[in-house]
Amino acid sequence: MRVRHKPWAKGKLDLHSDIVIQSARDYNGEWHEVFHKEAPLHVEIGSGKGRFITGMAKKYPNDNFVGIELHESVIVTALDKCLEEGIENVRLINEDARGLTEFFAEDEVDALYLNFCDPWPKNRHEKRRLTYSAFLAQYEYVLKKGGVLNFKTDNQGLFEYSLESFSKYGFTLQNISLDLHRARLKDNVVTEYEEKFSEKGQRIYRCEAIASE
Ligand SMILES: C[S@@+](CC[C@H](N)C(=O)[O-])C[C@H]1O[C@@H](n2cnc3c(N)ncnc32)[C@H](O)[C@@H]1O
Repeated sequence: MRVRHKPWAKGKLDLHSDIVIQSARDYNGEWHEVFHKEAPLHVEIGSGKGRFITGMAKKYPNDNFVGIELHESVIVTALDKCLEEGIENVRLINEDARGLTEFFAEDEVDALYLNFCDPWPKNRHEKRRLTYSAFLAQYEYVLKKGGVLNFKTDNQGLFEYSLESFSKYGFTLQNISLDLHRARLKDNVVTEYEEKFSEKGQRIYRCEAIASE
């Protein structure tokens, strides 16, 4: 992904600390306080420019949504979407998702979303893939029992690797699609990368992995 340097982004994120949560660790186990309401908690990892998380938040206005994104120059666009559209049920964390179990308590999250994460195709980079077992351990920890990890990618190699990784780890797989857009799922909220890839005629792969009971 090309990341443009935006020197002003940090200042803007700091200015809107009611949406871009600066001290995510302080809310571990207490995210309902940030939203001022008890509601199902959805978390997207690598939320990029925020089209998915804001789209979901509009679709499910009674639920709470958190997007985690590493790059400030990208997450600032997600912040703009929240501000421009007056979305009140989204919070953003500008940090590395490796800190997931520091941000959220055991069994705190109802659903996780991993959309078009980097495939890291070289074998020696396996540990960087967000579906590598060390990440799955974190997902299982924060997800409620029976909670769902929703995964989408355009990359066949990453999809095959991830199905095996989920299954080896003990997640139960369901709703596997090898061509999501052909299936025309009415509930699908399209991400920025998803639109780009599907316009190029690439297939979109999707599955749900359920945390063990
Ligand atoms: C290929 S983009 C996909 C963006 C968006 N999910 C979409 O589908 O349009 C992957 C995003 O994940 C972010 N990312 C990668 N590794 C991350 C990590 N460890 N923690 C947080 N964000 C990460 C990148 O900065 C990038 O914005």
